[in-house]
Amino acid sequence: MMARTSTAPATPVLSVRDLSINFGGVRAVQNVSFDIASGCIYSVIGPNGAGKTTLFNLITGVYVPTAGEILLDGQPVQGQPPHRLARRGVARTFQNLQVCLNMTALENVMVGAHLRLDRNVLKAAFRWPSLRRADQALHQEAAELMRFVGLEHALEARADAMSYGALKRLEIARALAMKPRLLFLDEPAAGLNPRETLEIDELIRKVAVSGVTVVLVEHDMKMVMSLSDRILVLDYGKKLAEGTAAEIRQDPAVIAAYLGAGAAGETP
Ligand SMILES: Nc1ncnc2c1ncn2[C@@H]1O[C@H](COP(=O)(O)OP(=O)(O)OP(=O)(O)O)[C@@H](O)[C@H]1O
Repeated sequence: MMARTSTAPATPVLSVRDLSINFGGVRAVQNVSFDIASGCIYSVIGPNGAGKTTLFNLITGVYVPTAGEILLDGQPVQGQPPHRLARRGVARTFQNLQVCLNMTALENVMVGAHLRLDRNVLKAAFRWPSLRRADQALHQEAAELMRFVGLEHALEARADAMSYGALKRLEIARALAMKPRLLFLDEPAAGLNPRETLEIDELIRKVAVSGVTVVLVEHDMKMVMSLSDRILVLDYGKKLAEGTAAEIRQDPAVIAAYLGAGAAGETP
């Protein structure tokens, strides 16, 4: 994990330069630039419609930018499709769960491991019968990841019988099975109760300590403020501010646009 000092390492794991995308007349992301240091927890916050998910979709290859650059370890990757970025160590979870509900929890994580090789969940799922027989090693690996996310008791549980909080952690285990260096989490605490939110908070810290750089979109400000090494604030697609939690909390423009007077530390 990155030493938590203010001295930036030489090459950021991710650099975004003047990134923009337009959807017809909507300028969803406009000239956004930032760097993410290896091993840190980096959060993206902002009001609804600010462009946070669109930014994730750009960086993970779902959208091709209208303009700008995305550099992974200094190499331009903008426009590359998600499966290629996945092979370069970029994994993500989604705002809406993308778990195969008719499989067991463990099988879902194993599908994640196969996504290292295959383009999408569907293709991996089709190859499933032969892969299942073939791969004891992946089985072990998936079981270890289930333990890592605190689901060791649910290896054989059917996904559709698991709680929402457990499924959120299962999705993180599946993303980790892709052995990412960068993990993008889109609203991991959305819909969770306070206990489940705390569990996700602890899990995100564990992921970062294991050396995976975490990029987070989250509306739970208490969680964002306590977890993040740095925070990017978007508003109407533009970068409003970027800095440590202490800096963001006191930024007048951020307070006016998003946090509200005296509100930093709570969910807006
Ligand atoms: N595929 C698309 N086509 C057209 N407009 C889009 C598309 N995706 C996003 N937008 C628009 O881009 C803007 C940014 O949306 P985005 O979902 O990225 O915001 P967000 O910050 O993630 O919001 P939320 O916090 O509600 O998830 C919005 O005005 C949205 O309507």
